[in-house]
Amino acid sequence: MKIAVCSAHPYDRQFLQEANATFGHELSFFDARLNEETRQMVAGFPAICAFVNDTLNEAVLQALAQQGTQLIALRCAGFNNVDLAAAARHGIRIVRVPAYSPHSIAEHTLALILTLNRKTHRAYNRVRDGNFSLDGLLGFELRGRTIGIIGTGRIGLATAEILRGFGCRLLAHDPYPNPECLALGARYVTLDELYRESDLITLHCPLNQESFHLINAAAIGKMKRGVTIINTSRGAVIDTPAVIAALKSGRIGGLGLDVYEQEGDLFFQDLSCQVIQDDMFERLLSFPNVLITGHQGFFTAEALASIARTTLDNVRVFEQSGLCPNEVTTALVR
Ligand SMILES: NC(=O)c1ccc[n+]([C@@H]2O[C@H](COP(=O)([O-])OP(=O)(O)OC[C@H]3O[C@@H](n4cnc5c(N)ncnc54)[C@H](O)[C@@H]3O)[C@@H](O)[C@H]2O)c1
Repeated sequence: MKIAVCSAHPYDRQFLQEANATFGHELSFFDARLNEETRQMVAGFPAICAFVNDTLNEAVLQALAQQGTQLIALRCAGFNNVDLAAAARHGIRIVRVPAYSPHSIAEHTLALILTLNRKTHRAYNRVRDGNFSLDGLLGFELRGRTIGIIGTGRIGLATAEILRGFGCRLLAHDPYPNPECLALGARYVTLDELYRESDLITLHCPLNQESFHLINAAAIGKMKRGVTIINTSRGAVIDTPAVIAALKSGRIGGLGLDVYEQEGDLFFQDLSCQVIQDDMFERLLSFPNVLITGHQGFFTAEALASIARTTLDNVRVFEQSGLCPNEVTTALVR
């Protein structure tokens, strides 16, 4: 099938081309993101391969349908950037990669936790500068700490497995408790109890109506003073101004982010020679106890190979049968 790959980086080309050796699709790569201004570049492609910051709203989907697109193959798990109702109205089917390597994101979550806690990023710079002072590098032991996990699907569970190995006490919150998480010894509690008890809270729920700005001033007000918050899910699960206020007051003692609500204007590009216009993002960067990575939780060789295989297979199955094993519909939003 003819597939337009949007937001294509060198690593996307590499892994999709390698996987395509066994599928034989006709791949065309576009560096640009898909949005209302760029939609014409993919005119005539029956399938479009999109990523997290491509815009798939009503206007874009309507235009794509008119241009002949039948299928959008997301090369990611999250689908909050797609207006699913509009896709259905315009007869465009959406498929995704529901599970590639939850361990990639779980392990990155641990990288954020350990770096933030033991301040290895700051120590690295100090030691290179001949500064061997330990002042300001004090951490805490994870063993025996209470960790609150919000969202215990694939990534939340993989994170729980690792944290259990560290000897943490696990609290969990999810409208659908996961038996495997229970088997690890996690206790499902209300959000209020999780906020009250947790030394560290890690977010692994999708972005939906219930989780939008879940971590806001009211929620933070219920947390332990000095709590650490880690977000590798989606940026808008956190209300950034509320978190900035809590960092300033010391209510939040550490913040590790792999995602950011306005990341669409920043991430996946080199802006190192430009003036960043996002003042909220710059304020976050100014805190010594904030660590931000640019949505790289998924970025392992294993995950990229698996994403490429599943994406191309989703298109193959659609082309051959019109069925989509990994189809996303409004029924999936819970
Ligand atoms: N940083 C990255 O690179 C990266 C990569 C992949 C996925 N993600 C994010 O991680 C999220 C989780 O991925 P997954 O594969 O574990 O998904 P999943 O569907 O396996 O699990 C999500 C879990 O969250 C629960 N949930 C839904 N709404 C909730 C709420 N309001 N409060 C608490 N729990 C809620 C669901 O019941 C489910 O158990 C994705 O939606 C995506 O946003 C990030």
